[in-house]
Amino acid sequence: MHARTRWLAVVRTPLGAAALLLLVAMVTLAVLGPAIWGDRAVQVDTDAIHQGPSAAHLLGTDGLGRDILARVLVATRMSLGLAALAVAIAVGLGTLIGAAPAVLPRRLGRLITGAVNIAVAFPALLLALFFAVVFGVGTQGAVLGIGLAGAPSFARLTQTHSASVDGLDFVAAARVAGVSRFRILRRHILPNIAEPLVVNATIGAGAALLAFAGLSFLGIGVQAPSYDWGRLLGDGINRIYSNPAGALGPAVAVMLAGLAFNLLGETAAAVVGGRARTRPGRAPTVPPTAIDETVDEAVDNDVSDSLDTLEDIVLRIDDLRVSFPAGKDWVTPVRGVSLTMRAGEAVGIVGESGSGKSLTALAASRLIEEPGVVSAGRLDFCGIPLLGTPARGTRRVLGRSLAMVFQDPMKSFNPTMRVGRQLAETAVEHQGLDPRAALARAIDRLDAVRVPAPARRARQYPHEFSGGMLQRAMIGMGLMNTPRLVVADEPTTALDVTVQRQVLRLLAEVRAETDAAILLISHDIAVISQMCDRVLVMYAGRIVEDLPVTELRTARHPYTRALLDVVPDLDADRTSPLGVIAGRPPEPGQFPTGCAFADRCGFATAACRDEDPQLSQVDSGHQVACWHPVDGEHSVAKQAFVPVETVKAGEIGG
Ligand SMILES: Nc1ncnc2c1ncn2[C@@H]1O[C@H](COP(=O)(O)OP(=O)(O)OP(=O)(O)O)[C@@H](O)[C@H]1O
Repeated sequence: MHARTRWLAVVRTPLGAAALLLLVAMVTLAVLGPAIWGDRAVQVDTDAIHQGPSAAHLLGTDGLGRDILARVLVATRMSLGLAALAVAIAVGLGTLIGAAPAVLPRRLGRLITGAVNIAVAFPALLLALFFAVVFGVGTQGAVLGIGLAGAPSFARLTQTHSASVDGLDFVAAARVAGVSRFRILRRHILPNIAEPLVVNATIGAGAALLAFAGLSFLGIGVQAPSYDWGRLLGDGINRIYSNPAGALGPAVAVMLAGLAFNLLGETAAAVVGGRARTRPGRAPTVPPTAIDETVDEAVDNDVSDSLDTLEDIVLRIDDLRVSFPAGKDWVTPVRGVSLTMRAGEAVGIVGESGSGKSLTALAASRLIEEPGVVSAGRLDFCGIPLLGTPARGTRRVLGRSLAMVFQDPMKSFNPTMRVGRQLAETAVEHQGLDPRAALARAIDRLDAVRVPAPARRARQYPHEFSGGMLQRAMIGMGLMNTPRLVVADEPTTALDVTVQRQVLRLLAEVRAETDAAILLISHDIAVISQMCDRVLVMYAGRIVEDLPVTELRTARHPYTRALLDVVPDLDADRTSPLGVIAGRPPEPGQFPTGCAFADRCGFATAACRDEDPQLSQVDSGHQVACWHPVDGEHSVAKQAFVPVETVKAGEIGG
């Protein structure tokens, strides 16, 4: 559901419609009330002091003989206006504070987060009273007091929602593309948290209204001769026994307005929340995007020089380790991965869930965030050492030369931005194109990846695309620049079989046309064998076999053989269950001293449990880490390994 549709859905509910009607009536009253009843509200009549309800004065009169009903109606403007002002301060300040940790240095960010956590622990009304007294008794003090008191909860809301959006793939995509933190916040994070902020601001307006009424009632809010509902309520309460209507009038007004804001906010929250539940995960692809303009000229030149003088090695990883803190200890889900990729080479990483495939790719894209720690003897991308160079120095090369395609295409795009604009953003920042030229290039790239009616599609939002088409658009985003490496992490898992094939074919085309290297991650060895020249088989954070695809039939590691065994073929008996590898891989914190596959391996001996075998050469370009490598040919079904046809030249380039 698009944002407008969702809000329409809110007002279509009986509760939402009633709340909106009530709110519209209140706002109309606030606008017109003073003009209609303004004179009557201030008209002093010494002959009609402290009267009860009558035909002339439906709610009676006050101590100066002024009509209480007229005053309640006129006070609508001040009551709603002050509440709106206080909420605007709370939302503005709260969003600013909540977003700050995303752009500030990490330590300062943590300090701010801690301060917000402490402030949230105080009751808002107590804070409002405190600030109101600090800023001085009166309207201004009350507005500032209530505004500041509301800010921590909006700051917390911004932090929480930013954190959840921050984990989505399109933000990772922007990050790897070198988009600055501030821009990511402004373009990708804030628009995606606007909805919960608006919903909470609506509810917050109701709370601010009540807080104002409370402060004015206590005499530290609006001061005479001004008046709001709280002041009128205070006056009315003093004479509640002689004229209860005088107190009831402003009380009902506060209640109705509070109800209108709260009901509208709550209904919206329910609908928006429902949406969140009904949208199961969106897709990610990380394209190369813009360059950070703050990159030093010197670093810039370094990178360009390196790009120019590069040989054909695109990625070189030696002894990569990725660790995360686990209680007082660390776990190391990736332990000692080495890999070299050359231009135009397609390498597949295959392995069960949790074997460390994605972490390896994320480390190569510099996307492992604290508290994760990446170490390696060498981690070079296009000749740039990623680990030794400050982040801003690597942004340009990653942004220009690395494209990423993730599993779920819906998560790869910012749902609040049109697809064409998201592609164009890359070219605006990276290639310095003006927005019009960048959009033209985006349309051209969409066309190149065979998105039909690209000009029209470019104007659409991600939710208007099918999964397969969005995945193609994501690959198109990678082609806005000239990628040297495309990392595709389970790019077809979320797609149906025919679309899978189209996407794989497109990746093969990209490779053929641009000479980009492809690092394809999959748990499906059949997919890898269709696309790649070389397969790396990962198990429990290590590469256990590295071999050319053409030699899969003579794979030597029992685990690789087991993976081949579970590939179904057309001759398989459909009545019998699909093959599985018995047992489970060990968790990262429980890797054994010996071979991690030993417990599931039919060939394991005591030696396997004592010492972990290292990768060693068994044939040209074929390494295996096993004490008892298997001999002989595997009877792999032919149809499982039909290569994806490559493309005609000239279709992708540009
Ligand atoms: N941020 C993290 N903190 C702690 N452990 C993590 C973190 N990210 C991943 N891991 C662990 O690292 C291991 C490897 O994760 P990774 O995502 O690389 O696996 P994978 O082989 O890509 O599997 P999948 O196919 O399920 O994505 C998993 O056991 C996972 O639980």
